[in-house]
Amino acid sequence: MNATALEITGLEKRFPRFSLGPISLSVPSGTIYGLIGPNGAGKTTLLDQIFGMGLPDAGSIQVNGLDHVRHEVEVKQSAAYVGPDLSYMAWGKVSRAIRFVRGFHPGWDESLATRLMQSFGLSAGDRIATLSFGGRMKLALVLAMAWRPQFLVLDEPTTGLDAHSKKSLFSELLTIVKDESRTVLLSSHQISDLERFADQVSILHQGRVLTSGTTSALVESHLQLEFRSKDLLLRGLPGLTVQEQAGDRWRAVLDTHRTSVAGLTSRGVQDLHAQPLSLEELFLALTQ
Ligand SMILES: Nc1ncnc2c1ncn2[C@@H]1O[C@H](COP(=O)(O)OP(=O)(O)OP(=O)(O)O)[C@@H](O)[C@H]1O
Repeated sequence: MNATALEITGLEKRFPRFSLGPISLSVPSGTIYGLIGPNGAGKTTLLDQIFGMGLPDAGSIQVNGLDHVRHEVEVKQSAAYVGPDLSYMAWGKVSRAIRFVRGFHPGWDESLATRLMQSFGLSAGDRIATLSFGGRMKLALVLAMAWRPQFLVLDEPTTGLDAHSKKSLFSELLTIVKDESRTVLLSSHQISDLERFADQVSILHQGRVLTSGTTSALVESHLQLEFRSKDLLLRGLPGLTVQEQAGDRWRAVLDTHRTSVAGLTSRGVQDLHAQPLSLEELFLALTQ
């Protein structure tokens, strides 16, 4: 087993009006890894690159130690992707879509498919054309998960899912990563879900990774601060993200790995109040 499910090194992809990267990130095997970013941050572009939808302009991507271009077939035999385009209309019924897809996958697990369908409230006889967006997302998830891929990549999988289905999905994802050779990478705007379920996250903004790490460590290493200071040079302090400044009143987020609270007070700040943040508050502060 490879200890690293995904290794991205110096990845760049340039479009006329958007550039992704350079991005380097490492997704450990046996984890749920979350990608967070505002609309247009580059999450889908990054996930698309893994599956060869357009070649990168620079950098490399390895899935379980295999280059995603040179070993495209092996990579695709071990990885499943659920993206935002969910049209299965041509298959008519859910049962037909399942019959069609399972034939490609020797590892297809019929009892898992049945269990997933039950927990998502999908029926074999459902007509795909009459499924809601959430219903088609559930079908896509069943088709991707039932053959037990080693690497499962989900682009916004909770879009359209109700609270019960979301709960079922995350409980399935947690079951998957109990097997340390299997890994889940997902992008989501549901930051509170990622805070609960993701082992690690990366925050993307304008094509770059702003910060990444173990979800709990990332949250614990940042503080919401309010203080007074007339020192405008604080704006350049490493790890201090200023949210508001009016006169000598500041509101900011501090990355305590880069500058400690003591380091800040040694600069003469006064009336300092510090409190912990949620992942969502950290995301909002860093990407505002
Ligand atoms: N094929 C393409 N040609 C030109 N520009 C593109 C192409 N694909 C994506 N882009 C641009 O790349 C940028 C990032 O888009 P992307 O879909 O990766 O963002 P995202 O983080 O997934 O956003 P969202 O949260 O809205 O899904 C956007 O500005 C988009 O217009």
